[in-house]
Amino acid sequence: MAGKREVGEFPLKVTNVTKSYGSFTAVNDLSFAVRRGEIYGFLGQNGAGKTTTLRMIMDIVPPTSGEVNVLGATRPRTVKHQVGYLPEERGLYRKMKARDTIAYFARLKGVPAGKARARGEQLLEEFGLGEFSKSKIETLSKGMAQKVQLLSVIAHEPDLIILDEPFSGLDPVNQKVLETMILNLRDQGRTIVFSTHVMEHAERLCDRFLMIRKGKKVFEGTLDAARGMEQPTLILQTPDDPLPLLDVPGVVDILAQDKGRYRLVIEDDADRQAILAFALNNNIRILFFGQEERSLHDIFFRLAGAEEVQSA
Ligand SMILES: Nc1ncnc2c1ncn2[C@@H]1O[C@H](COP(=O)(O)OP(=O)(O)OP(=O)(O)O)[C@@H](O)[C@H]1O
Repeated sequence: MAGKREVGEFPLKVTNVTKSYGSFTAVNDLSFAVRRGEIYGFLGQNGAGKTTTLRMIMDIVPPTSGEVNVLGATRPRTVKHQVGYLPEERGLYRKMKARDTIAYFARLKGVPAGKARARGEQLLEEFGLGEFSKSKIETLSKGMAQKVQLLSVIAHEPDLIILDEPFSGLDPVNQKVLETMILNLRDQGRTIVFSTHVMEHAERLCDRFLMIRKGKKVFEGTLDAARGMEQPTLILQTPDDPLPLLDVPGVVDILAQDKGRYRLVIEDDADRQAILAFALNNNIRILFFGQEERSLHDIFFRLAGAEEVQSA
């Protein structure tokens, strides 16, 4: 196992990394840094370049140019044992028992045999698979096998955990279990990076996230920062015509939705009280009035270009 390195604030740094396959650029001059102890979401639609980037981080494919720094090492291969990595393609030895599978991966990462086996038992128990400890992988459901694989990734207690689409293939109950597991790992001081195209997981879990589109970064930061980039909107529900509200300073546009609901696009510093007062003074009856909290899903659609897929 490699000796301890000075990792500093960022256990993972990607600097100006590009990956080309022939004339196709899968990852294009990408830079980002993951802070110690955070949950970092890696978001992008299918084919955006998430897996390619994670494979470069894990030294499975070399970057065409640029630099990856993992736990202080510019040759990620040398610190592989200190990282837990769940690849996109899942696969376990079908004939191996669940406990032995976890122990096997822990041993590969330098954990002594006895401790590795105990860790296998303990993790299976902790995550509701205790009774399947001695079951062969081939007898487990797909979701259960995936859970075993996830436990194999964390069995050697790595500081940096990288999970490629960890939620795919899990039912909602086990997705929740995995969310809790990720939060617990963060609370223990681990750093977790996971890729997903399901915004709800990212919204609930991530301290910060990166959005990429066609291999390029379109956003890196917190959810609040992403929301701050959106023009604020108010939701108004009324049986009356709301268009006179366009006369109020700061109201930019009024978009009709369903059932008498309207979205009022406003300027950042628009006076919300003045808008409401104008409505009341002009006999626009208010059934609902409130600021819209943009979801990560909406932001993703705009930033990550998902509308292109929709209209394709
Ligand atoms: N070995 C390869 N040879 C040629 N093109 C590749 C290769 N690996 C990936 N690509 C291309 O690079 C692009 C990015 O793929 P990647 O798997 O990184 O996307 P992703 O964001 O992980 O998508 P998904 O969510 O579908 O897994 C895709 O267009 C893919 O076809």
